[in-house]
Amino acid sequence: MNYQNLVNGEWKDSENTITIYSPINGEEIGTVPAMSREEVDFAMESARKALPAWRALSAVERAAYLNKAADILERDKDKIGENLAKEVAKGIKAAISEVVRTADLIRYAAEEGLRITGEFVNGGGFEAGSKRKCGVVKREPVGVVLAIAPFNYPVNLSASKIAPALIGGNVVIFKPPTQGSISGLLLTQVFAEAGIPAGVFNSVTGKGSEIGDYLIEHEEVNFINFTGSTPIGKKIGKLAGMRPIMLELGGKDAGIVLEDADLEKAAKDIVAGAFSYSGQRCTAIKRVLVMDSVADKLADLIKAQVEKLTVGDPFDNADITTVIDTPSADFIEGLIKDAQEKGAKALTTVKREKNLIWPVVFDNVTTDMRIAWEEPFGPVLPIIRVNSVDEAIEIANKSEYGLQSAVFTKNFPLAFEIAEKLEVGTVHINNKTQRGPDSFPFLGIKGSGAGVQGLKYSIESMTRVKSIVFDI
Ligand SMILES: NC(=O)C1=CN([C@@H]2O[C@H](COP(=O)(O)OP(=O)(O)OC[C@H]3O[C@@H](n4cnc5c(N)ncnc54)[C@H](OP(=O)(O)O)[C@@H]3O)[C@@H](O)[C@H]2O)C=CC1
Ligand SMILES: O=C(O)[C@H](O)COP(=O)(O)O
Repeated sequence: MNYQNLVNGEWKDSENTITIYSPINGEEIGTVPAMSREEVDFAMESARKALPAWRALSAVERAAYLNKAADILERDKDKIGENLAKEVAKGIKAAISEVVRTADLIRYAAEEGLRITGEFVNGGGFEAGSKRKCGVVKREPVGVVLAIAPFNYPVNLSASKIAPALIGGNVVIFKPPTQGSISGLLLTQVFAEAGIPAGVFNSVTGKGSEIGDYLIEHEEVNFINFTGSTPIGKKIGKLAGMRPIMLELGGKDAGIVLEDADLEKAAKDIVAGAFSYSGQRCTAIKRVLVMDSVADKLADLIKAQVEKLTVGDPFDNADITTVIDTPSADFIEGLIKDAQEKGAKALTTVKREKNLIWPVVFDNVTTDMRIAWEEPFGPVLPIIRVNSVDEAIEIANKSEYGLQSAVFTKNFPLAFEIAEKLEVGTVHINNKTQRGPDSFPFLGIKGSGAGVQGLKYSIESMTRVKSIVFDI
């Protein structure tokens, strides 16, 4: 099937197309347009023209469109989930859950948008002479939001930008990941069926390497909301100039396990956190830092859990499925080989068939190995043994990334102390690292991002304060 872009309320082809194949078996799924610069310009102009009428609507009116889109998405969860599973090799159950989670997220964004009310400020607080001043502080849309999503959640991480942008009164240019763009266009179809006015929501497909910079630098764009890899995020930061941005980038989340932890629970959480969707999550646990005294026991428990993981077809709900493409599989294999060469002990079978990589746990990983620092975005988990809490914190913080960490211990005051010292956006106590609940703030520091997501925070980020001051 040939999928089209929604631009100014119409479905449009482009002269060139990109064929999308399934990473599972190479099956052709469909084609998407490779938009030209002129077509991008037209989408931007359409968005700009649609802005005044959209922002003039009440939040309740905008919420009605979002709620309708959520209902349609939920109605179509099986169809969209099946495509998603095929397009990015995600287990079918998880793919359908992604769609349902997205419908919930859109509804919550609509509701949260109703609560953005602004405030009234009285004069006389800073200087006596301002007593007769008062200010109405309201929130206004930033304008045209460019939403760019990654392959691993092509529906959810698209909607988590689009819904808060729209409810805040912004118009959207949505660039889905190329591998994941059919899923993105199915989401676009949902908003079109919900009756979103022409120009308010526009999709633009094309390879990031070809149109990415053009989109980022486009003068019509007022806000860039990006999730993806750290190198592209850094580039966006440079190209954005004075425009506000939100970046959610890579991670190297640590699971820190102390001596008094419930090791069985820690092992289960770590394995679920590290290997779901074959480790292709920014919030996956990507290294274990364990106290040496309990490391043997934890390693055994982790190994036992990993041996239970199934490997194979997303439509059989295998835990481990083929990674997104061959360059990713090669990169992951490079990290595995480096660890093997430098003496790490593989606790599970090291095996690769095409782009299917069996889950690997390495024990005795040392800080000279690449796997100690680099993000595999694949099913590889290093265990690093440490001798003290301070050493665990030091290694955790040496990472270029700062997304999340997990601390496993029964000592809550100590957990709090460690959490305060970790240079990350979120610390989970006795649970795996994860983005949700979607109403919570979600952010990365250092190389993991800029700005804060989470539905309320996303709306706040994509609206700005305007003060209207009266002298009475
Ligand atoms: N912190 C977080 O919340 C998350 C972070 N990530 C991170 O994302 C990475 C994996 O996702 P992946 O999709 O491979 O990431 P990429 O950075 O390769 O791509 C992300 C998006 O950026 C687009 N893009 C590529 N080049 C440019 C450019 N020059 N300008 C603008 N956009 C561009 C891509 O388009 P195209 O597909 O056409 O190349 C895609 O839509 C991992 O590092 C992971 O940690 C992923 C999910 C969540
Ligand atoms: O892309 C990612 O990895 C997500 O932002 C993480 O979401 P999750 O923790 O809900 O899987």
